[in-house]
Amino acid sequence: MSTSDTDRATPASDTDRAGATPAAPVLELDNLVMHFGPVRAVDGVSMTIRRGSVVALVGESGSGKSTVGRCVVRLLEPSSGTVRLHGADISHLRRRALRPHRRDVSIVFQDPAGSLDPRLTVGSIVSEPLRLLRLTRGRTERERATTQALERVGLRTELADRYPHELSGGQRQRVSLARALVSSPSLLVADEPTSALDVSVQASVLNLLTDLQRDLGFACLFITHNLSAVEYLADEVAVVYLGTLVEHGPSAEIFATPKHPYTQALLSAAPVPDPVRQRRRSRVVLSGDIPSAIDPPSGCRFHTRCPIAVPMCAERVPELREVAGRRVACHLVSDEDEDGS
Ligand SMILES: Nc1ncnc2c1ncn2[C@@H]1O[C@H](COP(=O)(O)OP(=O)(O)OP(=O)(O)O)[C@@H](O)[C@H]1O
Repeated sequence: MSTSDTDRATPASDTDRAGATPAAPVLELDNLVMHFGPVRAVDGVSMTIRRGSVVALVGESGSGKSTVGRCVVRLLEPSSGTVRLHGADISHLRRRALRPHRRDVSIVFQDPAGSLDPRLTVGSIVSEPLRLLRLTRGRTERERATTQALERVGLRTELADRYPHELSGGQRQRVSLARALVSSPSLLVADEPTSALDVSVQASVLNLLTDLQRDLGFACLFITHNLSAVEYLADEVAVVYLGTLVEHGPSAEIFATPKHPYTQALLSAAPVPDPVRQRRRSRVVLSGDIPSAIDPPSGCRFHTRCPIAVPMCAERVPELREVAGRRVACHLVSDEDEDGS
């Protein structure tokens, strides 16, 4: 490619999706570790999320997904490792030093009823970040931004005077989204944003999130235990098991040919609309529960439940290596393994 091609002004999203020039990193995690006393919730996670891209963080309950999300938005201070936002190390910043970064990263939680202050009106909830982060000048500007944020998530502006308990679950989650996006963050952490909602409204909230992401172009760390929900939403999938990454790469490749036995197991448990793919897919059934994060298994943490484990798996920790266009941590996936067999 010539220099002039590289320099040509192309809309960021086109360039990013075509993979011509990698977009700038928004978030970089480098060997992130979060221990709660003896509980090794997150044990060395490294990944990059680039501008405008959606990365799904998947894995069973207790694998450390929410803990990663909370470290990213600095609700938690990591035990070690680094969290970089637009290149700035925010891992250990204190309240005041964090403030300039707060507008850049937001989080939406699973349970909107628990995460919205019941004493505040919808309008105050949505406008609070503008006030706290001093992003608007004066009340009129704040009200205009709040109205716009409510309209963007499909809520009537009259709802601004209501309280959270007067709204439905779906409406409350829309309020959470409006609040999270009112500061125009470049990264949104969505922690199981639909799993506490009625099945009937889950799809509409997921569609809204997808539309907002496309329109506003923020990067997204989408935390979920439901792999099938992310196939069309995520550009990349990162699979965690007991606090470590086992596979990470482009969604299309991971869904077509999952390499790690744990990814294969998660995928074989998820229904696929395409019967041909469903038949081709290897069936791996997970037995037992995820082991305790207090005393994780030696070697490969997955070896106690892995259907293809060999003695070496209990002894040596597998490195996260580049294989077939993604990163995989498994001794038994070979470098030549390109066909998904
Ligand atoms: N504040 C805390 N104190 C002690 N242990 C914690 C704390 N928060 C999380 N843990 C433990 O850390 C581990 C990872 O929890 P985490 O909530 O991050 O997992 P998860 O993959 O998000 O699960 P879920 O899908 O159930 O939310 C679990 O063993 C959990 O019990």
